[in-house]
Amino acid sequence: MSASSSSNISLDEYSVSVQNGFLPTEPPLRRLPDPYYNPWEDIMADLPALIRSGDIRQAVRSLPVLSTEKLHSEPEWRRAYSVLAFLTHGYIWGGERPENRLPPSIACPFLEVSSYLELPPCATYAALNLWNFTTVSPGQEDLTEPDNLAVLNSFTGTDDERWFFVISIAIEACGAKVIPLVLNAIEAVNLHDQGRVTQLLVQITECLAELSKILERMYEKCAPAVFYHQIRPLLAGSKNMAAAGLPNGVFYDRGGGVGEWRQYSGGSNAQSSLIQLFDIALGVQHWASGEATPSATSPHGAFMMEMRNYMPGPHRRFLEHVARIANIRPYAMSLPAASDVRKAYNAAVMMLGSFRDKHIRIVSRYIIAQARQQPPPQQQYQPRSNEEPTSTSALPVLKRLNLATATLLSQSSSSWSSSSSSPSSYSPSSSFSPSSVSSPQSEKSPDGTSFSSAFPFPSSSSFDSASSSASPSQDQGIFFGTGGTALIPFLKQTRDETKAAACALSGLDRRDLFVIDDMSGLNSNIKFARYMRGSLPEPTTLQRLKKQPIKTRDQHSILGENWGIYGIQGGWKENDFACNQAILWSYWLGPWIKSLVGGAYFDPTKFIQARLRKDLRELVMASVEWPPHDAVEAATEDICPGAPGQEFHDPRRIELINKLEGILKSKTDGKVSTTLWAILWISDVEKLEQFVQRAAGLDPFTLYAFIHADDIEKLVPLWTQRYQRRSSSVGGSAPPSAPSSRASTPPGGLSAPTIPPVTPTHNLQERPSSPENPSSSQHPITPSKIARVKKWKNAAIIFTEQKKTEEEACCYNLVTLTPTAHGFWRNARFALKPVSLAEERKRMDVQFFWLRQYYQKIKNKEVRSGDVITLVTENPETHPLPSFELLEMQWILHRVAAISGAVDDYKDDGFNDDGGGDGDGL
Ligand code: HEM
Ligand SMILES: N[C@@H](CC(=O)c1ccccc1NC=O)C(=O)O
Repeated sequence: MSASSSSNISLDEYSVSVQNGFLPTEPPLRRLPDPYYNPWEDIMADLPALIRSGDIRQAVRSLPVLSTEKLHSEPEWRRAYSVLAFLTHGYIWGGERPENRLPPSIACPFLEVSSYLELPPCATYAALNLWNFTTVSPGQEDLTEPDNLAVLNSFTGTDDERWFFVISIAIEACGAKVIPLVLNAIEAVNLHDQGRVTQLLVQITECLAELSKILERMYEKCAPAVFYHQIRPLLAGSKNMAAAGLPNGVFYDRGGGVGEWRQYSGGSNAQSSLIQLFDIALGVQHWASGEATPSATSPHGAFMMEMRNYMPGPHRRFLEHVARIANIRPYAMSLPAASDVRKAYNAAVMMLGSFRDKHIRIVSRYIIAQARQQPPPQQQYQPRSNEEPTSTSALPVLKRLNLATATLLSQSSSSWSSSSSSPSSYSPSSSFSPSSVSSPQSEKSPDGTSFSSAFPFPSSSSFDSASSSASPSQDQGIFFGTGGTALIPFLKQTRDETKAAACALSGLDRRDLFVIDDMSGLNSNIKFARYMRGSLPEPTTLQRLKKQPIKTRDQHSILGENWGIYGIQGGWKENDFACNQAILWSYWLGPWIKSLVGGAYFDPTKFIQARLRKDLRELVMASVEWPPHDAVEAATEDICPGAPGQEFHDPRRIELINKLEGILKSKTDGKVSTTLWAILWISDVEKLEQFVQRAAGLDPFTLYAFIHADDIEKLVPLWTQRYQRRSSSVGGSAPPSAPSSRASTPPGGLSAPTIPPVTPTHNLQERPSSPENPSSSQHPITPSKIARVKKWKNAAIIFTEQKKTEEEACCYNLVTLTPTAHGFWRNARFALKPVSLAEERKRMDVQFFWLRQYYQKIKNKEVRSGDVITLVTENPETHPLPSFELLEMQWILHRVAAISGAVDDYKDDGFNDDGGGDGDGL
């Protein structure tokens, strides 16, 4: 399968090749062929010396304003772009203080060239890396070996700088092979070829491992001090650079009094299409905004998205294309956790995470550690005589003001911010129009970072470890990357977001719960498909499905995000995943979808047709509303009202338990099982009171029998083991025919969220109370009041044609969980507390609680303790919400399971459930 055939795309069209990836196939030009451009080339050749001597600005100012008309081939435009980018940054940063006006001799041609190449007029990764390399000697053309590579343009002429750039170039060259791997894997998913998908994922992982090796070679020949003090200042952009002396960005002077202020991010590997390709292919979603203190308005993943605008137009479009067809993650998640595909997928994602770990270590050494050391003397900045240091504290004698010295400056002066106005807030723009340039605001910048806080000096703790817990608060400092991000927090978040995609590990995000977005959608669909294969729905059910009104995004998205069960319709327009979902849906649902949509289902390209879209939307029955998360830390079990664990602080309960302890100690050995212990702590307090009273009146023998009754010991195994018995008739999938009004709910996640198959546990059934004969009665230690248990029983037991007796009856009402969420659920890692049911059973609030501190923090998208999730249905008859009563029962039993620790006997957080298995619900 060739790369181009795999998805019918022409890589050429995207300026991408199987051979070189995002590097050009033709070697970059060493010089513009037309001597007309000699003035540029001559300065370029001498740039390091001109910067060193301080003559660069004069040299640039003396340049004529050259036309771009003599640029012909693509390589010529690229060469011009790279040269002008170097001259621009040399001009801006190549003096004691940055220069904020770019003369027409550079501004005019640079604006034209960059607009032709669909790039911003600054030193992007394309200018510095992609189009700035050559091989050293004719025999050694392997671009994946950094030793074979040299750069064409350089700011410093040092070998450190060469190395800094060529490491990325070698990574690009080595990563080229991933392009066909990704495209072929996408195709293999479409063909449902699990073996091939696995094989390709393994190859992607191997490729990532090779890239990591090259990355680590950075240490070989690029000295951190040289990078930090000599190279990095020249890479800085004009955005967020108030501290370094560019409060308003740079004025691009077109001559004749015309021009405009612009602010651009500096160079960064975040502008590499290769690394973003991995994210896209593997379905890694980034939420990091890049800002130090993300505001409610900062779009998720803003920085990475913004960086796409710093990539050459065709590369940007290539990524957009791959994002549209990407399907690997949802496919992997649709398969059992133990499947080869899923394992290979997780391995790939973790390898990408490990690449990012290594990168964080590099950043720690090359930036953070350097910033903490004393600067070499020649880097010190001496304020000019006409400059008024605004702080009374003594300033060090500094020579230069730039990205390196700005960090140091802030250490000793707390108020440079008031002399240099702050930058405009980080404001991602979707085009190359300059970011809005706010009028100088000396007190406070819009992003709240004054100079001093933007570049503080870290006080302690080593950053020199990917796992270090460096954070602004701990280290009293936020560093900024040349790209403008809050550096360490940003990189860590990006790394964590990567690893979180391997969701069999230890995280749960909103996508994992009740979701028809990626994996859960598939999961439900598989179930649905299995069911459908057995028996197609009657026409009436179909009609009901089709009639179900579809809500608009706004109607049911508090967040403006669509991580709900309505993933398909909500995310359709803006979420490429949704399209892929739909494509995969079509495979799973096969004939039935075909009957709905008329044959288009097997053709992914035709799949995105309005008609089909509409039909698919109509499959979505209910919605889930998520609460917004602000930047405030997640509520913990301790502080969240109504959270589990609050019982531990209830004085009445404590008193009763103390009393009971006294009774037990006086009459028995005083020991209780962990299950009973858990029950006592979470039981209805009235029930507890009753029990303590009874215990006080019982003789030691009967009391002992009570305490160690089988019923208690069986409670958790019975509750949790129902998952293990899923394949049995009771715990199985929804019944194939509709036994009651509820049965018209289609099975699986295509319906309103429903609750699980429940085998009514006999030990919870209400029985005549007879303390003298505990084994034949409702056990007095049953955690809840009798009336409540009655309600549960009524809600749980559904009699069907096949199952006429109470013992055989079952509840087929399911809440669909993803495999990940199901793994968490099965191990009692979280519980859902039913909070309220309103509007004629059309809306239900349930509150999510972690039962342990057991999740990764991923800002904004994680499921947090205390989250109130609203389940909504249009029609409670045909598509009922989960049973409030049963959720209540589960809430109690699940906490008993968690608190008792007994569930750990079944511990397998490896999520080796069968993913799409029957009864894969709560
Ligand atoms: C001394 C070497 C390097 C340093 C100091 C460094 C520093 C940084 C910093 C500070 C950022 C945050 C963006 C910003 O605000 O600028 C960043 C982003 C990034 N860097 Fe590097 N970098 C180095 C080399 C590399 C290399 C060789 C790669 C190769 C692929 C790389 C890949 C990335 C990527 C992909 C991002 C975007 C964030 C992400 O995807 O996780 N960096 N880098
Ligand atoms: N963002 C980095 C600089 C950086 O990594 C970089 C800058 C320009 C071109 C390429 C870069 N990265 C790796 O080659 C920094 O803040 O120092």
